[in-house]
Amino acid sequence: MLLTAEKLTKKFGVHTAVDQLDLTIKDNECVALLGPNGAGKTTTLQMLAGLLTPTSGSIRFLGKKNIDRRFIGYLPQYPAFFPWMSAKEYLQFAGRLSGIPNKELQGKIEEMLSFAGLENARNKRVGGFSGGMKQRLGLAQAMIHEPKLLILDEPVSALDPSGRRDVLEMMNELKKKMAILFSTHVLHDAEQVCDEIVMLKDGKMKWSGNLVDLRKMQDGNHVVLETKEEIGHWLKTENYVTEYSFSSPREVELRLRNPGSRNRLLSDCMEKGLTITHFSEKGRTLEDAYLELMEQ
Ligand SMILES: Nc1ncnc2c1ncn2[C@@H]1O[C@H](COP(=O)(O)OP(=O)(O)OP(=O)(O)O)[C@@H](O)[C@H]1O
Repeated sequence: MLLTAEKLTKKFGVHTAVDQLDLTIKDNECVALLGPNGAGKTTTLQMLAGLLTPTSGSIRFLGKKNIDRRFIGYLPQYPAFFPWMSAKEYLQFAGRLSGIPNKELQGKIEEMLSFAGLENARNKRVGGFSGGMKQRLGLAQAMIHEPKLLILDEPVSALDPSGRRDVLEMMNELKKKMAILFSTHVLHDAEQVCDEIVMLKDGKMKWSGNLVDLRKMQDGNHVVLETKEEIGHWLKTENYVTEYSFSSPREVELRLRNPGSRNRLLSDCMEKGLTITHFSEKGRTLEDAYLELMEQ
């Protein structure tokens, strides 16, 4: 295991921001910390990055109790850039801070500028960069020293759709080389890149598992069927239909007994000479499953 946190807790005065959180990250795993504003995501990430001392609980990183920051890359939610620096100077600064030897640094900077798509902006001042460019530079800064774990706090939340896509694509590339832990309040962003999801609310873990597990919580047994001809009343005798209601003689909403019932329904329709013009799921979406878990 790359990182194991047990009963991680952080209190600010009487307020418990993170409450007995257990979390594990394997090598090259991408984990999304998903939760609404104030859930405790930033506080958790800062503790795991070694920037904030937990009130109680333990963290083991690379088998040791002390977090070795050389192996961690961190991108804060609101990175503080020096606006007068150029992209190249900024990476030079970040690379020196991470202790990259001078003879390797120039090569690394070129590699990062190209990875972040900022070759043409290398000598431009960061102050004039768009939000997307800044975020790509921030990501380049966080990974210049090839950490084993990259911690990203809401890396795409402030970006427009194209900036979002660029950063998510970079993350998809990076996860081949290192573990990534990132926070977001958008399930869709988590779905794009991560393997594991940890849902957090009021500092507590609400649910954790992978996307396959979460998808299982969608309700695929609630379907809508529309046909060219009138459907008729044979559905009431089929034991794979548990409920149904007609919105018109040609359209019916059904609750099926299990996912296998779909095939039976469709083949029965064909047998009865019905032409299917529409068939879709009307169940819970992934977003519904997420919201339901959060409200529990
Ligand atoms: N330094 C601090 N002092 C006091 N309270 C704090 C401090 N930092 C965070 N908190 C509180 O702890 C809770 C969790 O905050 P945190 O920033 O970790 O949440 P978050 O999930 O990252 O939220 P957001 O998405 O809004 O950034 C909030 O109620 C916040 O007000």
